[in-house]
Amino acid sequence: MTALWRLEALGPMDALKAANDRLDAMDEPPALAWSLFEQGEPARGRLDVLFAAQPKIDAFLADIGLDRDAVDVSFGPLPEEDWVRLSLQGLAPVEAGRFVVHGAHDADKVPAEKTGILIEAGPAFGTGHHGTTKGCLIAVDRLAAKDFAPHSVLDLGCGTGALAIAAAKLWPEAVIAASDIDSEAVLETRSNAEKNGVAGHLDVFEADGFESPKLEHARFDLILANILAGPLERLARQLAERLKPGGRAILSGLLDEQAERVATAYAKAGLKVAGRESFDGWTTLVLAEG
Ligand SMILES: C[S@@+](CC[C@H](N)C(=O)[O-])C[C@H]1O[C@@H](n2cnc3c(N)ncnc32)[C@H](O)[C@@H]1O
Repeated sequence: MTALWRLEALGPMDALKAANDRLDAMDEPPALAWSLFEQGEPARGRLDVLFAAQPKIDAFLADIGLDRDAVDVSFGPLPEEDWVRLSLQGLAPVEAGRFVVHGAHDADKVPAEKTGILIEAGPAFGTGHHGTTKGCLIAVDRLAAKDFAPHSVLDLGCGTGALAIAAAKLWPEAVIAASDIDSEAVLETRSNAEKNGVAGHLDVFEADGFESPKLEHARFDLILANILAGPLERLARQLAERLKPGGRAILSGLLDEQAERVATAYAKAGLKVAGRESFDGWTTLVLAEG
């Protein structure tokens, strides 16, 4: 058993991003693992850092260029756990509509009538435990139940690839593109697609929004975008332009109270709300041409 120490810093996204970049650039980082999350508006973030032994916090913050006055820092030991056992065990399977997202050790727990999506817990987002991934999977399942059968699908912000893999399993004839701004997520989606036997159906590539030659002129029957309210609002016009007539967009990453604002931005781009889900305070919107 190893005691781990955890530091959580909340504050402006640009300051935390610079700290995260410094950690990434270190040859011998003092931390065991770290991840950066964007939260709410305006762009605020959370940097989560794990240490194998108790660090000197002020020295660590100075090393990564974080000013204590600019961020809220909380720090303390994590409860003692058998981390090796936990990591081997992975995350508990999650059911979402006809899908069960599970780790390698739980493949036998997927009921015969369900569709398993094998995702190993890793650095990218999307194990199915989050209300946004769950909302998207359920929205995808509902579309399929209504005989919606897209020929082309885009998973923008694919993370682990859970949504693209779900689409590939539901619609094996469809051509599926999966993109992410984060190169690690691209690698994870490729690896997960391989493990799920759908690698041949997916074109996975790095892109910030629609900034890619692969997305410039492409049009899709279904666009899945589980990113955040701010980027989704900014991408409204471009996303609407890339939807084929009769197509659907599934948007998530919106706190419930942000949903109307995002719906209004998409209404201006010609898409209306055709369905919605909400889990754990996160809304998923299904949009169609208005
Ligand atoms: C909330 S996760 C969603 C992952 C997965 N699609 C799911 O539903 O579980 C958001 C993902 O979007 C990516 N992302 C954020 N902004 C992006 C952008 N402007 N363009 C492409 N990907 C972006 C992040 O790197 C992250 O992997």
